[in-house]
Amino acid sequence: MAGVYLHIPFCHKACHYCDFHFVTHLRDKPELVEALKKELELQRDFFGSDRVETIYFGGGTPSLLSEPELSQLIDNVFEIFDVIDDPEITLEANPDDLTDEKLQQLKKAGVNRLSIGVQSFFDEHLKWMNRTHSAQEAENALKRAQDYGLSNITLDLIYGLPKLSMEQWKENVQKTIALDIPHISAYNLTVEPGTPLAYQVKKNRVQIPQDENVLAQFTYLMDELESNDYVHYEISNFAREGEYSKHNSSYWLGKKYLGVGPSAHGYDGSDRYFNPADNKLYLEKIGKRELPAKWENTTIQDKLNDYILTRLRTIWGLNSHFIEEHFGSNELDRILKEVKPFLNRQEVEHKAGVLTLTRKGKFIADHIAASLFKIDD
Ligand SMILES: C[S@+](CC[C@H](N)C(=O)[O-])C[C@H]1O[C@@H](n2cnc3c(N)ncnc32)[C@H](O)[C@@H]1O
Ligand SMILES: C[S@@+](CC[C@H](N)C(=O)[O-])C[C@H]1O[C@@H](n2cnc3c(N)ncnc32)[C@H](O)[C@@H]1O
Ligand code: SF4
Repeated sequence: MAGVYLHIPFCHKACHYCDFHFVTHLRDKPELVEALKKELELQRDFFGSDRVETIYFGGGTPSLLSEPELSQLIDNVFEIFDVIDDPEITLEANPDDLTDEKLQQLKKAGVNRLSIGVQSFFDEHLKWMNRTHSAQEAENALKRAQDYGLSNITLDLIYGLPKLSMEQWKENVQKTIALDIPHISAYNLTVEPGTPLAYQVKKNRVQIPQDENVLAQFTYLMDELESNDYVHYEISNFAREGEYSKHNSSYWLGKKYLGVGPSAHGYDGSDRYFNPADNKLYLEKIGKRELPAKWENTTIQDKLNDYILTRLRTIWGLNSHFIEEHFGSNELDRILKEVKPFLNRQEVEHKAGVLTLTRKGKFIADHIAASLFKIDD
């Protein structure tokens, strides 16, 4: 299994909390699309004999691509790589871009999964975030997409917002369930350095809610989604059976993926590379037919810690057999010893050689992962 990620670094305007890579002018868009094609060509041999099973357009705002741009990029992936017959093709969309015409174009181009950035069904939150759409527009877009047969939808929600009351959060969750959305990503608001939100927090203009309120929202989310047949398969991701994101799951399961575009990262099954988060630099490099990728210099210890951090957050958990095979029996013994207090407190479960987080453990996932890390010898 292998995936291709294409980063589309453009947005209509900047959301106050966001530190993903994007610019708010579109003048380089045609040139960037050409560069993505060139980068795909330069990476022709990346997968060896592996077949591509997922294609993911992320950003930024990929719904800003025109129909010819999107179709061309999808065709490029099919021409350059060995792609399976019915790959998962996800495109992230802002609700205000999803007009009837756009939905038709997306379907025609072959997109079969939409990731829609709803964030909240309340206008006051959307305004506070500096989003470009209203709650009603988001709801209409979701229904329109379903009417077009694009029902394989994942919706992004954010909790832990300063002005999000428990009652409002309950409504957001209930509305999502009522709309019959098969996949939900719900993120706890993080204050990313350098964002307008970070500035507002620093100036005391915004108060981040207390941990206990955020935990109450997370608990409600888990309770309601689980009792409505969603599987909590990664700390921020819930899906109906068989509707897991194949592309994102491949990240968590350590599969190969190629990332193209500024700020994209990729993984060759052993090491990870990062492209510069800078459109100009990226275009210059690709213009010279050079790959802009910087490969990470990871030690075996980094790899183990990375495995712990990503896998513990998923339903697949830490696999003893895998740890022993890749990192040695000493490491497995060390982890099994370090995990004991968490097992005793029922924060971690150990079944059939796999360690997974319990409900209690999910509240302190990062703390547990850090406690199991291998620290410098
Ligand atoms: C964290 S959101 C998850 C989206 C959605 N909830 C879903 O499950 O499909 C995805 C974002 O992560 C970033 N991302 C994902 N894969 C990436 C990659 N290979 N390189 C760079 N950024 C990536 C992009 O900014 C993308 O918009
Ligand atoms: C890169 S965006 C992609 C989708 C698209 N541009 C949009 O906003 O609808 C990926 C998602 O990450 C989440 N996200 C971004 N920054 C965040 C933050 N600081 N805290 C929590 N969630 C965040 C949002 O839910 C957002 O939809
Ligand atoms: S959340 Fe999405 S739309 Fe908003 S700035 Fe980030 S990438 Fe752009």
